[in-house]
Amino acid sequence: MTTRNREETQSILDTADLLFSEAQCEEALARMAAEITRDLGHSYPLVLPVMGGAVVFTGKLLPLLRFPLDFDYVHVSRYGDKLEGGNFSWTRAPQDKNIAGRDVLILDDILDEGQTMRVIKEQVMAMGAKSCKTAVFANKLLDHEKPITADYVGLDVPNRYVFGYGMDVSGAWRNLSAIYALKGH
Ligand SMILES: O=P(O)(O)OC[C@H]1O[C@H](OP(=O)(O)OP(=O)(O)O)[C@H](O)[C@@H]1O
Ligand SMILES: Nc1nc2[nH]cnc2c(=O)[nH]1
Repeated sequence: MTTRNREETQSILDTADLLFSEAQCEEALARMAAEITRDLGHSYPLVLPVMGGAVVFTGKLLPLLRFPLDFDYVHVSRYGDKLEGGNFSWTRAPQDKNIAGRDVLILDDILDEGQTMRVIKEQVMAMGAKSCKTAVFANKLLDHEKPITADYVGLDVPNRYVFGYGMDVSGAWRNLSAIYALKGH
């Protein structure tokens, strides 16, 4: 994690552009919860967030899913402290024994290039999942096609580096309840 002091971290937020307010995020979250409940509420899915970015989305979404489900997580990063993606660094891969025969719902904070979600969905299907749906709170609008499209999307965000609602700026500001774009990016 980059070492930055409190003032520098505060100034990242002070100079950023607010893209979606807390109220807009909560409205999007409620809509997603209704869509997921409509589609998966009668099955018994395994919910699989992608840590660490999915922490806020997951923590807010789960209590809105009022039907039986199981919970596990994967933990992978390909951005680290950088603003562009690189190699995958795995802390916890999908667990074979939990997945075979299950309807799986993968949760992530953002679908950017789509590489993270593509790889995890491929692994989940290769482990014998019955089905695999994907939900992302933010979908970054790119000018080219992605290798995967999410089944559930909260908000479309512009092609800038965004943070808040679980998304970090080199480790900081995951704790914001709104979504911002980094100045100059
Ligand atoms: O669509 P992609 O281009 O693959 O990018 C999306 C991924 O990037 C972020 O994770 P990151 O690697 O920053 O790790 P983090 O979850 O710890 O923030 C985010 O949480 C997604 O998992
Ligand atoms: N915080 C953050 N993480 C990302 N991972 C991929 N794209 C982004 C982004 O715009 N912001």
